[in-house]
Amino acid sequence: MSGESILKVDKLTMRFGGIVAVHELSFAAERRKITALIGPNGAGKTTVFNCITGFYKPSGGTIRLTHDDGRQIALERLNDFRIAKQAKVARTFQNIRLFPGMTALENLMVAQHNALMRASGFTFLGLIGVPTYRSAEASAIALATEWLRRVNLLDRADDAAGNLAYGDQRRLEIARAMCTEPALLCLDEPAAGLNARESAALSELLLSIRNELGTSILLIEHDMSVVMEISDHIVVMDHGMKIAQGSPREVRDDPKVIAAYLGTDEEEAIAVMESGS
Ligand SMILES: Nc1ncnc2c1ncn2[C@@H]1O[C@H](COP(=O)(O)OP(=O)(O)OP(=O)(O)O)[C@@H](O)[C@H]1O
Repeated sequence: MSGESILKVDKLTMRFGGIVAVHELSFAAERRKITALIGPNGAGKTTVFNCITGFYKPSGGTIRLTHDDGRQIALERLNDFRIAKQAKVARTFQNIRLFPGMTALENLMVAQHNALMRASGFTFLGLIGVPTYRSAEASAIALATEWLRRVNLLDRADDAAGNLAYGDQRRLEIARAMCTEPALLCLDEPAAGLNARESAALSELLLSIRNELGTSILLIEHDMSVVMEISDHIVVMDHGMKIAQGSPREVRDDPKVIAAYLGTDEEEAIAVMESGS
């Protein structure tokens, strides 16, 4: 990788009692690129995500996020709320966490709650009367509508999120994260449970987020067709450590990577090896 990094993880370690889930892991994610974190089950990927997004406090190491203006933020010192708000890091989860009883549009409006509250001056009078609130509300609706269009759900705006097809819910979750206008978008297995057509739509969406909006993306994914198609850089973990990194081609041809996958799940090993053929 030669470009400028948005995220630098240095010697990250996470212990749970006697278990070392992540051991002195270092890697960087480039600005306006898609970086994938892959590895067999239990390699430590989600733990890394939880450290980056403030759900866990790391046992050791540093995580630096650098904004466009050069401002650096030490993520390991902040909680999840501050990481989302100040550092502008958004994430999705392995299991979908939409508000199922709210409409698709409402889910995207809730994501903009912070901006709307700021515009209200945090007062009830602000909510009902102040023009700045009304203009912020109009902007929030415009942004939500734009994202519904981008994820092809404009005609489902008023449907409960819980009634959408699984693949639609996955894309709505990404839209919700994007409505916070993040500097870094972290996606934990966004293709899990998707069929081939839905996976292709997901790849297209993530490429458009990178290409058209320039958002940096960090991705955990088991679906090798998605990983190999869209990633600019891949970091491979096994047993809490980095065992390889590079372009999709470099990683696919790396014997250490093939051995790590062969050691655990035959289907995944075959997927890694066949992904480029
Ligand atoms: N809260 C926790 N308490 C104790 N051990 C944990 C905790 N979270 C993760 N671990 C352990 O840390 C190791 C790494 O788990 P992690 O979920 O990060 O792996 P992963 O690569 O994301 O796996 P998968 O691909 O299956 O989601 C595993 O041995 C797991 O059991």
